[in-house]
Amino acid sequence: VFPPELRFASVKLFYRIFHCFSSYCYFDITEIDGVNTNELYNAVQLYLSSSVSITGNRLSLTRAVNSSGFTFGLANNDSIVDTFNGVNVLWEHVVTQRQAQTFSWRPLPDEKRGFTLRIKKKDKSFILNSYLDYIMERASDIRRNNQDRLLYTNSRGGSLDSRGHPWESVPFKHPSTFDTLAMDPHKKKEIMEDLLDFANGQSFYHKTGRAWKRGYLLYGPPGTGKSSMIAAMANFLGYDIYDLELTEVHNNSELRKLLMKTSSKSIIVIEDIDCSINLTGRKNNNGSVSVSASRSYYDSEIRAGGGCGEEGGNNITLSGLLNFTDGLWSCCGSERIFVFTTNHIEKLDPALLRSGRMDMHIFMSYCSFPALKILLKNYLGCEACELEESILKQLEEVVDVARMTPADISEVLIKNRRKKEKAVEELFETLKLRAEMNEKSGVLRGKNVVEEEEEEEEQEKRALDSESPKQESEIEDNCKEEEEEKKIK
Ligand SMILES: Nc1ncnc2c1ncn2[C@@H]1O[C@H](COP(=O)(O)OP(=O)(O)OP(=O)(O)O)[C@@H](O)[C@H]1O
Ligand SMILES: [Mg+2]
Repeated sequence: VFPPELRFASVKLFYRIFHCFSSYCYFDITEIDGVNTNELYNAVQLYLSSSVSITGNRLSLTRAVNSSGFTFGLANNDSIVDTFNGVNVLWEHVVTQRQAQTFSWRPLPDEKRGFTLRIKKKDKSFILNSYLDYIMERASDIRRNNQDRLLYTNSRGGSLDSRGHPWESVPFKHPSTFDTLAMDPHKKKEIMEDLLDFANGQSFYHKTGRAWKRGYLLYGPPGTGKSSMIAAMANFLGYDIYDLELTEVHNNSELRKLLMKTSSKSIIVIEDIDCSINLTGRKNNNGSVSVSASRSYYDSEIRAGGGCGEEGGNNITLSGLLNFTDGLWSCCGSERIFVFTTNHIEKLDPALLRSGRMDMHIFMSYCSFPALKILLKNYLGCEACELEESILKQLEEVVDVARMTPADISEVLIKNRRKKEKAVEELFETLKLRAEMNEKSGVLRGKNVVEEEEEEEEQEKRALDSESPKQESEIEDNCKEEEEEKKIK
């Protein structure tokens, strides 16, 4: 009846009149709120997908790549009734095609999605006060109990996908737990208690005026379980992991954007931070505080892989990284854990290590006797008490001096896992050989790890700088030692 130009206005007028007399009110919960993802949308989706609350006849059924389970959802433009404390509400999943001419700085998804909540006007305050909070809580419980944590990566650099996300995710299925982690049980207990205190400490953090976040620095030689510890933390708390590849981030604002797009209840990880960027030189040539790409390891990667370095525009500054971990922007979400790992703690800037940024420094050491007992139990299925006391004593005597990493020890055990006696015997022989070698080479003569590593580096430099006969012989000695080590392995 109406001419096209009046059609839109008349429909709007009709709805206005209709809503005035209707006893219902409506709330639109869109997937994307301006530029940000709407957390409430995700929570509602999860809440409705839990099989208990789903009673609809038409459901969407999905299974993500590598996921272990199916996910139910409301089919497009379908609706469902939910009951909360005796109050009925209606949820509708509204999916419409985005208009082609919509202008945006970044690509938007083809579809506009959202949920519409219909409630009675008289229930409005009750629903707004309690129901939505209940949904948020239920959704986080469902996520926590869900086996599939997510592992996010920023391998695309800072560029956004069609939904405005800079992160790509895959289901996180690392089986490492605190039970499988070989380390001193007291230290393990301390870390677990600290994590629980953090997860349950919302009111404490609020009361003390601190951002609800905590930083852990895991340091130690390669193969001592730093990455395994991160996986164990995520599995213990049920958190997602954001594995931040710093070398892919071009500048501080990109770093900030990545941080803004992380969700709460997550662990933000920067592995091998000393290799990603050089944190030793706080001042560069022009005097500004900046972090340049590390010469030795990283530059070679830039050339090989065409990543971003100084030449490729990697301008993350130390202050950017410091703000990322404990600055105004670091608290733009809540309940987040920062974990940095490094093999060389001495290379890190003290500002990065201070409490508030890295609250707990955890040294992942070579395998100790208590850790060895855990490995024996996990790999061979035998408790320490099942082994002969004399063998246990022998193992205890050599394990500290041998300075083998849990990774090396587990390799010996994996090889012989079907024959317990042989495995223990071979392990003892390996430990003994290593211990003898260490004693011979003076590794244990009162030197700490840092001194040793500095000495090693110094030696390497000298060997490279000049080719004096004395240093050649040193190199030969090193080669012999390496060969011996290889044989033992
Ligand atoms: N403390 C440990 N407990 C149990 N397994 C361990 C432990 N440390 C190492 N491993 C085993 O050794 C392998 C390497 O461990 P992981 O990757 O956690 O070491 P890392 O300290 O992160 O090494 P890097 O410094 O090279 O990254 C894993 O497969 C893991 O199973
Ligand atoms: Mg690692």
